[in-house]
Amino acid sequence: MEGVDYLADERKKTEFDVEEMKIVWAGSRHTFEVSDRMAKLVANDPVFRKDDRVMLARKDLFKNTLRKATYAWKRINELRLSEEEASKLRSFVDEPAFTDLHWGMFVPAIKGQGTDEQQKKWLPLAYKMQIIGCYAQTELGHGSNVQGLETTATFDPQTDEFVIHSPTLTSSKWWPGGLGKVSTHGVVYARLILDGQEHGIHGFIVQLRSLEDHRPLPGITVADIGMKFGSGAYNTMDNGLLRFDHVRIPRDQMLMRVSQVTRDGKIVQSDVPRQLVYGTMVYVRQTIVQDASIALSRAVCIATRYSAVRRQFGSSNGGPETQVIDYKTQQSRLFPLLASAYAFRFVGEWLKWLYTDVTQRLQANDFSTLPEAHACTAGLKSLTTSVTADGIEESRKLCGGHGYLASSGLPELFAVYVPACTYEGDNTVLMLQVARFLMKTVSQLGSGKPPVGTISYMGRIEQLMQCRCAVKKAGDWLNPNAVLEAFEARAARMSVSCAQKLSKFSNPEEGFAELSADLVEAAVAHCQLIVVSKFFEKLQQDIPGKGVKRQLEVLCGVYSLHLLHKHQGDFLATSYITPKQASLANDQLRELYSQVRPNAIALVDAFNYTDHYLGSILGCYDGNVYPKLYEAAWRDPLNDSVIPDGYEQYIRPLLKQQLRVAKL
Ligand SMILES: CC(C)(COP(=O)(O)OP(=O)(O)OC[C@H]1O[C@@H](n2cnc3c(N)ncnc32)[C@H](O)[C@@H]1OP(=O)(O)O)[C@@H](O)C(=O)NCCC(=O)NCCSC(=O)CCCC(=O)O
Ligand SMILES: Cc1cc2nc3c(=O)[nH]c(=O)nc-3n(C[C@H](O)[C@H](O)[C@H](O)COP(=O)(O)OP(=O)(O)OC[C@H]3O[C@@H](n4cnc5c(N)ncnc54)[C@H](O)[C@@H]3O)c2cc1C
Repeated sequence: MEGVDYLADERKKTEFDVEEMKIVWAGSRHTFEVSDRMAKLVANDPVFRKDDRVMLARKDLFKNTLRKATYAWKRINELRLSEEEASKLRSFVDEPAFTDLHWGMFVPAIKGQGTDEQQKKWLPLAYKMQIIGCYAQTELGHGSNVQGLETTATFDPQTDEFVIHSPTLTSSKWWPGGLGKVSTHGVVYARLILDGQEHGIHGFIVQLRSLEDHRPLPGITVADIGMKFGSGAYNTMDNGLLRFDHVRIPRDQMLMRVSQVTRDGKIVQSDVPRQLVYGTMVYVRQTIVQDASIALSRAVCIATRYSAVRRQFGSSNGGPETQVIDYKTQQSRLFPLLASAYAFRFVGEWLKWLYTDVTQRLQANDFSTLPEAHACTAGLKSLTTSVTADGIEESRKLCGGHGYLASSGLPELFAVYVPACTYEGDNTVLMLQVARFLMKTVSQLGSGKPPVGTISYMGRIEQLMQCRCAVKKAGDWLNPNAVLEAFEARAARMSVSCAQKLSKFSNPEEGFAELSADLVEAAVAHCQLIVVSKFFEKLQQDIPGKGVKRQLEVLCGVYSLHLLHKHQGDFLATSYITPKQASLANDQLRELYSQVRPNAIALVDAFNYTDHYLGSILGCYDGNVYPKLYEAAWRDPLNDSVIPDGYEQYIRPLLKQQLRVAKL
C-alpha cells in the first residue's frame, strides 16, 4: 500500500490548480468535457478491455479488433454521438483498426479531392459505413517517391472507363491499412494515361470487394501483408497488398477536383494547384502532430508516476530509500520529455488552426499559404514523431527493468508508435521538403517579397546574421526574447550557411544531394524554432487558474533550454553564443528541474488519462504498483499450471540425461 500513500503525498506538493491545467491541456472546457466523458465510457465497458491483447495470436487479435470496432459503431449510433464524440471514443478504444483509415484518410481524400457531385455520391455511403474505405497509395517498390508509383489508370474512350492495372510486381499496392481483410473500396493512386500520354498521379475510387459476400471483385488480388513489429501492437491492423488485372471503373470515379478527364479523353486542369492531389497527406500529418503529444504524454505519465513510486539507494538509519525521481539524472531525462509533451500539444493546436486557415483560403482560391502549410506539416510531423518515438523508449528505460514488462504498457506503446516515423512520409524525406522550402526562401530574400508566417524571421536576416547573445547571468535565459533570438539566429545562420555552400555547385540538385545531411539539420533547427515560438505565443494568452501559467512558463523554459543544451554545438558553431553563455543556460535548466519536481505528478495528472487508457501497471493513478505487478504475474497463462506443458516431453528427459551423466 506504500505506493498509494506515496502519490497522495506527491499530490499534496502541487503548486497549481490541476483542474484548470486539465482545461489548458484539452484545449477548451468543452473538449475536456467531451474527452472525459468518452474516456470513462470506454474505460467502464468490459468489451473494450485490452490487457489481454499481447497474449492473442494474430487471428484472434484481428477478430477481437473487428468485434470492438463493430461494438464501438453500435454504441456511437445508440448514443447518437456527434462526430467529435465518436472520434474521441474511437481514440480511447486505443487499438489501431481499419476504421482509422476509413475515417482518417478515405473520407478526407474524397472530401479534399472529390468534386461536389462525387462528394454527394460517396460521402453518405462512407458516413453510414455502408462502404468501408482505405487509402491505397504506397506500392511494394515505391513509397516515399509518389511520382514513381507504377499502377496505371488508362482511359478507354470506347467504354468511358478507366482501366486500373498493376504492370509489375513492384507496382503491387503494399501497406494500406484496412486493405488486407476489410475494405470494400479504396482511393487508389495511379498514373493517369490518356491516349498513350502520361499525366501524373491521381486518385481513383475503386471497389475492391463485393458488398454481397466480401469476395474480391474480378481482376483484384488482395491479402494481408503479414505480422509486424511487436506483439499485439499494430498487428490489430490489416495492412494489405493489392494487385489489379485490368480492372475497369467508370470515368466519374477519378477524383476530379484538381484535374478533370472529359468524355472524349482530354484533361482539363482546374485553378487548383496540382499539389492538392497530396492534400490528404497534409491533413493527416497535421493530425499526427496532435497524436504525438498524446503518445508522448502517455509514456511520460507512466514514467513520472513510477519514478515517484520507485526507490533506490540513499537510505539512512533504516529509513526509506530515495525516490528515483529525485535524482538529477532522472530529472534531466524525464522533465524535457514532459515539457516536450506540452510543447507538442500547443504546436499541434496551432497547426490545426493553420490547416483550417489554409483550407478556407483554398476554398476562396487563395493558394498563397499552401507551401508554408506543407513545410510546417511535413517538418513538425517529422520532428514530433522522432522525439516521441525516442521519448517512449527513454521512458521505458526510466522505468528500469519493470519497464520491459508488457504490463508496463510501454513496449506496446512503442511498437504501435514507431511506424509514425515512417508512415505519412519518412521523417528524413519530409525534413528534406522543409529544407527545400528554406533554401527557396533564402534565395528569394531581397527580391522585394518579404517572408511571412513561420519564416518571417528570415526578413530580419541581416540583423540575425550579426547579433550576439546578450545573456550575462543564468536568469537572463528566462527572458523569452533572449531565447527566441537564439533560436532564430541559429536557424537563420544554418540555412544561410547551407545556401552559401549550395551556390558553389553548378548543378543545384547535385548540391542538394551532397549537402542533404546538413540541410536536414538546418530544417530541424527551423522546426524547433517553430515549436519554441508557439509555446511562447501560448504563454501570451490569458491563462486562468492559480499557478497554471507559472508552471507553463517553467515547462517552456525546460523545453527551450534543454534543446539549447542538447544542440549547443549548433549555437556555438554559428557564433551566436559563447561557451560561458551555453554553460549559464545549463545552470538555469538545472534550476528549472527543481521547480518542476514538486509539481511533476500533478503535471501528468493534468493529462486526465484513465487507468484503462494508460494500460500500465507502472503508471496507475494510485501508484499501487507492486501488488498489481505481483497479481499480474499470476495471470500469465504460463502460470496456469505449476508444471509447464512440455515438462514430460523436454525437461524431464533432459534432467534424466544429466542424472545419468552425473552417475558416470
Ligand atoms: C516527398 C514528396 C513530397 C515529393 O514530392 P514530388 O512531387 O515528387 O517532388 P517535389 O519536387 O519535392 O515537390 C513538388 C512541389 O510540390 C510541393 N509539395 C510536395 N508535397 C506537397 C504537399 N503535400 N502539399 C503541398 N505541396 C506539396 C513541393 O513543395 C514542391 O513545390 P515547389 O515546386 O517547390 O513549389 C512526395 O513524394 C511525398 O509526399 N512522399 C511521401 C509519401 C507519403 O507520405 N505517403 C503516405 C502514404 S499514406 C500513409 O502512410 C498512411 C498511414 C496512416 C496511419 O496508419 O495512420
Ligand atoms: C504501419 C504503416 C502503415 C502504413 N499505412 C499506409 C496506408 O494506409 N496507405 C499507404 O498508401 N501507405 C501506407 N504506409 C506506407 C508508408 O507511407 C511508407 O512506408 C512511407 O511513406 C515511407 O516510404 P518507403 O516505405 O518507400 O520508405 P523508403 O523511401 O524506401 O525509405 C527507406 C530509407 O530511404 C531513405 N530515403 C528515401 N528517399 C530518400 C531521399 N530522397 N533522400 C534521402 N533519403 C531517402 C529514407 O529516409 C529511409 O531511411 C504505411 C506504412 C507503415 C509502416
